[in-house]
Amino acid sequence: MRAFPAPRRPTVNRQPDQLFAQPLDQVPDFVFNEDVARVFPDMIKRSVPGYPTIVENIGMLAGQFAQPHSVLYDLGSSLGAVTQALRRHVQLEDCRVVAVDNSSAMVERCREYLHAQNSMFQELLPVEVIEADILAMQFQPTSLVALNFTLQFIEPAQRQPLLARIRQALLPGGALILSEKLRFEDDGQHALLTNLHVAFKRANGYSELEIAQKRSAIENVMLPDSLEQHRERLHAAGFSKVVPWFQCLNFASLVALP
Ligand SMILES: C[S@@+](CC[C@H](N)C(=O)[O-])C[C@H]1O[C@@H](n2cnc3c(N)ncnc32)[C@H](O)[C@@H]1O
Ligand SMILES: O=C(O)C(=O)C[C@]1(C(=O)O)C=C[C@@H](O)C=C1
Repeated sequence: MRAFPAPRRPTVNRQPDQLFAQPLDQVPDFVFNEDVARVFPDMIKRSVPGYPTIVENIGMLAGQFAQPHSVLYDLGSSLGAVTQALRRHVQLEDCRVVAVDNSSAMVERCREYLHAQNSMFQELLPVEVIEADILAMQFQPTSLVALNFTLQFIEPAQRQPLLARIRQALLPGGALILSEKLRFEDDGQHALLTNLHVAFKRANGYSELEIAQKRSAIENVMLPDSLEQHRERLHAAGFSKVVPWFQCLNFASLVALP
């Protein structure tokens, strides 16, 4: 029998997230490195309640706001799940998707996933995957920007300037879709939804150790805001309307209009 060379890595990733399964002497800060990129589809699905629904519906929402002759941005694209949804839902003349991430491990794998999508479907929007810091890049005129669980990783002082630059690039009739983990100003509400999120992770097979070590890893690098803070900041950045369209436990997604 002829032996075919093994592919360098499977295009469709089914590797389970076991990054925090063994006790660590010291839990390092969470980074989007190769280890995380390898297990990311499993990690995010088991960690973010409603993630598949949010991603698919960002595609549907984009269908309502996207305009011909414009760019659609997926900022903090990781493996390009949102980019793929945008390409499944939007078919417009002279439109393209620009996916941006500053993790080289994510960008490399994102390109492989999109290559696989290209080979499975025809007439998809063209896509460009850029390795860059979204805080340092210049945005082109855009009808749709997705920040899907990215803003929470941006240094708090940089969040409003970033949103203001996105607002300035947005065309009339366009939209920003912002998904985030939420903090709650009412202590009782915060405790309830945080405990339910832990129950969600447990139900998805994470052990108490994995949950605790992941919490230590992200607590200094991922700083969630409250819905009230998001509203205020988006208005201060120049958005005229902010509408939550999805919430599952302590994770939500908003549409912000210019
Ligand atoms: C939670 S993940 C986003 C998930 C992804 N949007 C999805 O829907 O699957 C956050 C991503 O933001 C990226 N990121 C964080 N800060 C960034 C920055 N300043 N510039 C570009 N990407 C950034 C990280 O590398 C990571 O891939
Ligand atoms: O809050 C948590 O415990 C999470 O794991 C959430 C979260 C996120 O919201 O982006 C954090 C890091 C990983 O990227 C995947 C999920």
